[in-house]
Formats: sequence, structure tokens, C-alpha cells
Amino acid sequence: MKLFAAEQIYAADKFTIEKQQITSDALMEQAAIQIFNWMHLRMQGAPVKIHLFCGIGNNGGDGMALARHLQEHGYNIGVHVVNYSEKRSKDFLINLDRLKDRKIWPNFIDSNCEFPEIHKDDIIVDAIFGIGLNREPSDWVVNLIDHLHKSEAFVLSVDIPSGLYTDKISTNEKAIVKANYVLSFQAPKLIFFLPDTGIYIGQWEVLDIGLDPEYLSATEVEYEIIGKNEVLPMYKPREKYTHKGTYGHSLLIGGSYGKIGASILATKASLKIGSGLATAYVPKCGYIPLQTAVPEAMVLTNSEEYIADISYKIEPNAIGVGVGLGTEKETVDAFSKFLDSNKLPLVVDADGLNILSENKKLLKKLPENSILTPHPKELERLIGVWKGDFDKLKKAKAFSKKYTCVLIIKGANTITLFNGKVYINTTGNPGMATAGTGDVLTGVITGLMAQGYDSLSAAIFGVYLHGRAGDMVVEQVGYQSLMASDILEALGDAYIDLFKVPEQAPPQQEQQQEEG
Ligand SMILES: NC(=O)C1=CN([C@@H]2O[C@H](COP(=O)(O)OP(=O)(O)OC[C@H]3O[C@@H](n4cnc5c(N)ncnc54)[C@H](O)[C@@H]3O)[C@@H](O)[C@H]2O)[C@@H](O)CC1
Ligand SMILES: Nc1ncnc2c1ncn2[C@@H]1O[C@H](COP(=O)(O)OP(=O)(O)O)[C@@H](O)[C@H]1O
Ligand SMILES: [K+]
Repeated sequence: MKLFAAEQIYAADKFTIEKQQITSDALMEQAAIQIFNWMHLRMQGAPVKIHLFCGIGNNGGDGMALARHLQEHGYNIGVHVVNYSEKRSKDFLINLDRLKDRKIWPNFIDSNCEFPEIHKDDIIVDAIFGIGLNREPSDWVVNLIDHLHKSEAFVLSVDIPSGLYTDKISTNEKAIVKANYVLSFQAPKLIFFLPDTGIYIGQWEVLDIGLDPEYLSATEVEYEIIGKNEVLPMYKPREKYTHKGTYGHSLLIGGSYGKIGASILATKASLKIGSGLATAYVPKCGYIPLQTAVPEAMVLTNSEEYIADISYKIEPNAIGVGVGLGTEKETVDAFSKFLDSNKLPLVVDADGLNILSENKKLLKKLPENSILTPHPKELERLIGVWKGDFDKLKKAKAFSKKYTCVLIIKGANTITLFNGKVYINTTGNPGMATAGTGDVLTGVITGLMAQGYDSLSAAIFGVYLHGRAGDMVVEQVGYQSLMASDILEALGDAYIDLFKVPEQAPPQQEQQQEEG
């Protein structure tokens, strides 16, 4: 799914208004009706007090229009205009008049006013700022936001939590509304998926407000979120008259004394994801553990406790290097020598990345389209420290461009970057924050490349399947007990799940379930 920049949303807005020959307030009305329907379906006329805090721009306009619909359906509302500027938008004013026509007199709040009392069982609709925020809110608005938080009432934010910019990090975290739920118009926003800003969003949902679909599909974007719909077209089915040679040979280079488990996990993952053959290249101390733990794999050994040379006579189709590798001087030299002769794009993880960070000149030896899979600390060693997520993305993009590599930034919402584009994964959960899950990912991606997936597809699809396996297995084992081996076991389920159509309960039924 595409993630649009604020300017692209404004442009789509303008295009839709012209094409459909409607007024901008008609579009606002559509947006407000969508929010109203969402609330009405869930609240069914419940007499809960709803406080609507509306700014003076179009986000506030949405709030005013929503207030009118709520009032018409008998809801118990309080409308507060957060009067932070004299420059009120045209559609805000139209909706303010429509409220007044219905004898609803909003309470105007400015720097000198007392804030309204809010009970913790009330509902707050946050329509203070939307995607138009362009400077830090005044102190009294920050105080108001603090007042909203102190009430502990449920916060429903319109479009985005007020106080978040769409393209930079706020300097004042107190100026940002913490939303329990965000109803976002037309498409989710990038900030929902980044660690610095995602913390302000409990849950989110997209409401279709009718922006022109053709315009949106023709609009090129930098950011995309990856779910089942995006990965399904990548899937390569298995044909009847094929054999193990058809599905490639994965080579996993890594392991050192005390870290042989990493090689076991990665090697096993490459087979589990469908590689026809797999070879583990490990120091001799890994021979018996590997042959025992993964009888399906072949094992090549070198040296005793860590790898001191990388040479082999096999012809792998994909190579993953780095898990449990260690950073001994001889290992570094072996890796460097290996890079001189190797032509295959690599999957580099863990100590492979640490060696690259310590010896940046080696980066130039990476074949084009290699995949680097750093977690945030490894990324920092590669690209240096960053100031906030947007700076991180900028630096990561520049790095991926400079070395023509696919960069996978692991974490909640793992981000894959390549060729100036950014793909944000939607699977995975905090249960996966546990030893060895990254090793499994390395094996998964290597195994996909062995089967002929190009680097970018292997990265995006691998990250998706790895996270999906984590999501499926966490339902059985729980967050705390999830271990990397559990993800391995669930990889098959993640494949099968690709072809399951989600069961959608009709709204009526959904309602009954919620009540029951
Ligand atoms: N195409 C869409 O997605 C639609 C968007 N709509 C709404 O329109 C919103 C955007 O509206 P606006 O562009 O009017 O902007 P906002 O309502 O987000 O911001 C309010 C206005 O205040 C000014 N401002 C920004 N930061 C300020 C600050 N710190 N202190 C004082 N004033 C400040 C800005 O210049 C802006 O015009 C969206 O978030 C959404 O809620 C809807 O009305 C329907 C259509
Ligand atoms: N909070 C989280 N939510 C979703 N996925 C997570 C979370 N924490 C970690 N992960 C995933 O788990 C894996 C951890 O990899 P890594 O840090 O390299 O672990 P290790 O080195 O122990 O194998 C990555 O794929 C990452 O995306
Ligand atoms: K808002």
C-alpha cells in the first residue's frame, strides 16, 4: 500500500475536487461522515460524553462537521475550538456556521481560558492539527494537550495525532497527542510506522474519503507498506517436474566457538524456506552440532574455533555470511579475501556487518545488489549516528545508493531500502525481540535468493514471511516464550497463510461479538 507525502494528499484533494466538480467542503463532509459512521457503528447511541477539540484549519473543520452529525443523532457532545490562530480555513468557517445554524455554540479556548473538565470515561476527539502542522504549537496548546492526557479519557485522533509533523520529528514530545485510535484519511501515514512517532499511535484505521483512485494509483511514491497483497505476486510456485536442483543451493558462512547455534538456525531456515540444498561453512567445532541438528544440510569446515579461510569447491546459488562469525583478525582477512573472488550478491548479517563497519573499504568489494540486514546498533556502526528517524532514513538511503545494496533495517516495522524506495513491513511482533531471530532471517533471505528471487524480492518477501511466522506462532507460545526456533517451525504456516482468504464478519455480527 502506498504512503503519500502531505503534498501528494493535498494534490489528490485538489484533483478530486476538480474532476468530480465538487466543493472542498463536500470532501470534508465525506470525511466527517466516514468518521461519524465509524463511531456510530461502535457506540450505537451510547450516552457517553464526547469532547471534540477542533483547531481552526481543515482538521478542525472535520471535527466541526463530525460534531454536527453526532448531535443530529442525539449524542452528548461538547465542542471546543482550539483558537490558536486568526487564520481560519474556509471550510472550517463553513462548518462553524452550520453548527451555529443548529444552535450549537462551541466553547472557544485560547491562551487565557480555563480548560474544560474531562472525565476519564468520556471520549476525546482530537481534531486540533492534521497534516498541516508547520511549526511548534504555542505553550498553551501544549498545556491543553497535557490536560487531555491527564484526563485519561479515550482519545480518537482525526487523520493523525495532533502535534505530529508528517516529515520531521517534533522537538517537544509534550506537544503531541497520544492517540488510542487514529482514523486516517485515504492512506496511512509514514509516521505511523517509525519508532520515534509510532509510539503516539495505539491503533489506526484508514477511511476512504473518495479521493480519485486513478490519480492515487498513478502517483509515484517513495514509501510503501508491505502486507500480503504486496508479497503475493512475488511468490514462486513449485512445478511438478522439478527436483532439488531447481530450487538452488544455499551456502551459510558463519559460526565460531560458542556461536554455532547461529549457523544452525540460519542453515535450517534456508531449507525451511525452500532452498533445494544447503551447506553450512563453519569452523570444525561446529561440525558435529550441525550434522546433528540439521541432518538435511551438508557441512564444510575450516580451522578449529573460528573461520580462518573461506574457500570451497561447491557452486552455491546464494550465500549468507556473518551469523556467529566472530571478528578475529584471521576471520576478517578471510572475509576480505573471499570478497575479492566472490561474484554472487551476498546476504550479510551480524559479524559480517561488524567487519564491514570496522573496515569500510571492504564495502566497495560487495557485489551489486547484496543485502545487508543490520539491527539499529549495527546500522549505526555502518552509517553513523542519526538525529531522529527521518535523518536515519536519509542516511540509510544514501548508503544503499552509494553501495548499490539492499539495506534492511530490522526492528518493529522492518524497513527495506533500495534504489531510493522504502518498503515498510507490517508483520512481526515484540515476541521476536529474542536471540537468534535475526539468524533465522538471514537463512530465510538466503534461501529465497537460492530459489531465484531477486535481491529486492527476497528481502521484502523474506522479511514478510519471517514476521508472519512470528505472528502465527506467538498465538500458541506467547510473547515471552517465543524463541527463534519457533519461528523456524512456523515458516511453513506463513507460506500456507499466503493463500488463506481472511474471513470477514458482516458488521452486524462483529457488533454482537464485541457486545458478547
Ligand atoms: N484530502 C484529505 O485528506 C482531506 C483532508 N482533510 C483534513 O485537512 C487536514 C489538513 O488541514 P489543513 O491543511 O488546514 O491543516 P491543519 O488543520 O492540520 O492545520 C491547521 C492550520 O494551522 C496552521 N498551523 C500549523 N501549525 C501551526 C501552529 N503550530 N500554530 C498555529 N497554527 C498552525 C497551518 O498553516 C494550517 O493551515 C487533514 O489532516 C485532514 O484532517 C479533510 O478536510 C478532507 C480532505
Ligand atoms: N519489537 C519487535 N517487533 C517486531 N519484530 C521485531 C521486534 N524486535 C525484533 N524483531 C525482529 O527480530 C529480528 C531480530 O534480529 P537481530 O536483532 O539480528 O537478532 P539476533 O542477532 O539475536 O538474531 C529482526 O528480524 C527484527 O525485525
Ligand atoms: K488530529
